[in-house]
Amino acid sequence: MLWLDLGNTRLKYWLTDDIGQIVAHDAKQHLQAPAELLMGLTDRFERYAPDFIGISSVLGDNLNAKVSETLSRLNIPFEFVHVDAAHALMKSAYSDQQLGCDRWLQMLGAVDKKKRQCVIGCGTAVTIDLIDHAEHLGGYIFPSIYLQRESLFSGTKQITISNGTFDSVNQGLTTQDAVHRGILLSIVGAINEISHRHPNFELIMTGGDAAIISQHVNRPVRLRDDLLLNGLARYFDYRNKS
Ligand SMILES: Nc1ncnc2c1ncn2[C@@H]1O[C@H](COP(=O)(O)OP(=O)(O)O)[C@@H](O)[C@H]1O
Ligand SMILES: CC(C)(COP(=O)(O)O)[C@@H](O)C(=O)NCCC(=O)O
Ligand SMILES: [K+]
Repeated sequence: MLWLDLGNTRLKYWLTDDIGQIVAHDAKQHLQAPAELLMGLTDRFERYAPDFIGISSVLGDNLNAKVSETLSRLNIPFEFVHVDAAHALMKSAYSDQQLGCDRWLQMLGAVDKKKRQCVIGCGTAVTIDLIDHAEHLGGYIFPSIYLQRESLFSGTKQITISNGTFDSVNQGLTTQDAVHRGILLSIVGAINEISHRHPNFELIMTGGDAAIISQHVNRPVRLRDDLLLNGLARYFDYRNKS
């Protein structure tokens, strides 16, 4: 099987074998042109010769249509995931017309009906969702550290483009440090507050910036880079059985 995750910044793909082991994997920035990027990958995908392609996309109907057009040339069946708030593996009160597909799949990939879980996705947006024994209680959406930095660069005169690193939440003594540490604290502080309000929820983090952020969280965090893939596999596996 081939699995695709079209996020707002990167296209990720995984090729898995009959027992679900990852045989090939990559992540590439798509610069808002995922269909063009896929075009460059078609030779590779043809060689992989998967019998099915399962897709998670948060890119909207127009880009999804272009992606479909590109994938049609492969002559391999493919399908986009549709969020189902009444799914047997996890119920949600969130509007399933609105809930992001990647957010939902990450939860589906993590959900355990014996646990209380807080699933944190650290991509272009940071999402924090609470799940109580397989019931999604809702969540929060924040701009990522990079989006926050861009908004400061573009919305102020004296904060100019710089390439500092997000490595501390202590107060800064230069503009560059104050910006990077302030932004990191806004996300780390929110996670610590939410974990304080929900002390018995297991913290699970995934996505491109999970490692940077998790270091400053004051409770143990489970880092899992397989959540979305696991959610895709569970979704299609469940559908094929029912
Ligand atoms: N302006 C930027 N500069 C450097 N890296 C960035 C920038 N914007 C995004 N990234 C990186 O892109 C990655 C996006 O993570 P990912 O989980 O793939 O998100 P998405 O699913 O939204 O595409 C992160 O690792 C982040 O560090
Ligand atoms: C919240 C998101 C932007 C996260 O996307 P990502 O950072 O993975 O690119 C995406 O899941 C989305 O567009 N969601 C729709 C809004 C919602 O979940 O309510
Ligand atoms: K994502």
